[in-house]
Amino acid sequence: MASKQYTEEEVAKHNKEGDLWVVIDAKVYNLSKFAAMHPGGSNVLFAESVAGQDATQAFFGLHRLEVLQRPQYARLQIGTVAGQESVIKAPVPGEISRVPYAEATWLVPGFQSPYYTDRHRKFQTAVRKFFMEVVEPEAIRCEENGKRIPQEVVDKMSEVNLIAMRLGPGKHLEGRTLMNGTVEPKEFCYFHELIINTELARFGGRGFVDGLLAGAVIGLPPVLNYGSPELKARVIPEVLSGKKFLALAISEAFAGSDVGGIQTTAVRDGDFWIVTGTKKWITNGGFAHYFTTGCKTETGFTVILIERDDSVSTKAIKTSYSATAGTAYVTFDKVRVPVGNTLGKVGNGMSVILSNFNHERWMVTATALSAQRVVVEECMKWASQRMVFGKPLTSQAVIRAKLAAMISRVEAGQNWLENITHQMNNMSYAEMSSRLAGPIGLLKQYVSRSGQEIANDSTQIFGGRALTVTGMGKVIENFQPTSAFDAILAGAEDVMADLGVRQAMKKMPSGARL
Ligand code: HEM
Repeated sequence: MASKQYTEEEVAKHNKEGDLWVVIDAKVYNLSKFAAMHPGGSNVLFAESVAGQDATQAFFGLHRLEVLQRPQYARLQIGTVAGQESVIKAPVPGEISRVPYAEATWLVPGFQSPYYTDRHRKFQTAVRKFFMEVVEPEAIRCEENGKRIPQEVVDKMSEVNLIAMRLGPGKHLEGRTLMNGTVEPKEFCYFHELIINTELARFGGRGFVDGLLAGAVIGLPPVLNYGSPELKARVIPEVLSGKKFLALAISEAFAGSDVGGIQTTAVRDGDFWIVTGTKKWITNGGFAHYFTTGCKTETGFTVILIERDDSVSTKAIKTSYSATAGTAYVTFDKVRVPVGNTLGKVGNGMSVILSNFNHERWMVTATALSAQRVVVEECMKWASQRMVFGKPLTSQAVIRAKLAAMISRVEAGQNWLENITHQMNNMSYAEMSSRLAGPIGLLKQYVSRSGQEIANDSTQIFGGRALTVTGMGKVIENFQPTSAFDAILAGAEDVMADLGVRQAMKKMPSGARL
């Protein structure tokens, strides 16, 4: 039916109530019955410039392309216009966007990069395809209904070992087939991990990005690096196969992330710890089976892996992003935990937590930057398709100036991030700890500050549409309040800036003078 061809003159005859056709991008739609149900009202469809006419420009000034892809609307198409060709194409899974600055330069035809090889490119295509086909449809659903990531998506992620790869290069990848063999475990580097972080943040749904097992990314490394062989043998396979979930439980209502002030206590009772206390803002806590928990012990701060049982309860915390992240308030009520679950030495919890910070901050920076690039793409498209005073929005110098500022911030962040990623690939763990804490802190604060400026600029570009949860500005609406979270997670923006400068000051040569 949709292959039938009509002339413009034929379409023009169907221009009244009960008999209404329109053309959108060379496709003919019969809206005769739909008009009465149209969410934008029926009268707008009977306007002289719309009924029986080519309404492409009017349509894309008011709707996203995805509206026409929904099955209930796609079936309104009855044919095409003879002699015309459809030019507006939906993204194909795995494909690169051709919108300028919508992709990092290494993905843009004709540009070169010193960091990535053809193997990275192959991996990137496979990861993007996987996320677009398997994860994105669920991400959109979960953002709306607040439910956690469905188990079948987790299972598919674990089949290609995405959960393991999110922890970065290392021994935990040995013997695994990664992304159907597109990368060997030995070859897997921080650029592969950067690709994963970039792709998973491209859905425009911030809650889901954290829901996508971010808890394990930040909470499992202490088990990997400090757990006893028995604990590792049991917990790591369960978490990396997606059978069990894990969360990092450090912050408290009393103390925020000031670990010196935490009140959760662990008291020895023979071969057990008795843990009592509460934790707040725990990402994935609502559905976690394990909690990598910061506790006050007799000799200082100690990290203990707590397994959920009847004496552990979690309550969802309402946040300004979707409940799919599983953000929870956790209560430990005299939980009996085997002493074998201690991670690292008793009283040495600070180094257990600190050892993971560089990686966590780098990961938060990568996902934040990817979400910002999506916003740049949204603004580039919107500013080009939105007509004001008979011209596209891009004809306004003030809009172009905002786009210039947004693009520059994202490109600067990307180049800095790739440089640091290259250092991570070429430094030992000890070198990374001593040399990169400052630069990663500075990069993170730069990217999170940029995110808030991009949120403001994009809101100005989208106007009222940036305030509505559905429709044209939905990505901006989601980004606007959540961009500020990146300034808090894994180290507050101001603290990160200060850390960067303090680390630099330590390295000032004693003889440096003006
Ligand atoms: C196949 C044809 C069409 C379909 C399936 C369709 C569908 C929709 C849907 C689903 C919405 C709600 C958007 C949202 O909140 O996400 C909407 C809103 C709207 N539509 Fe359409 N529409 C069609 C054609 C048109 C045309 C040709 C016009 C031309 C004027 C139009 C004008 C509007 C307006 C003014 C709104 C309200 C927009 C807003 O609240 O920002 N629609 N339409």
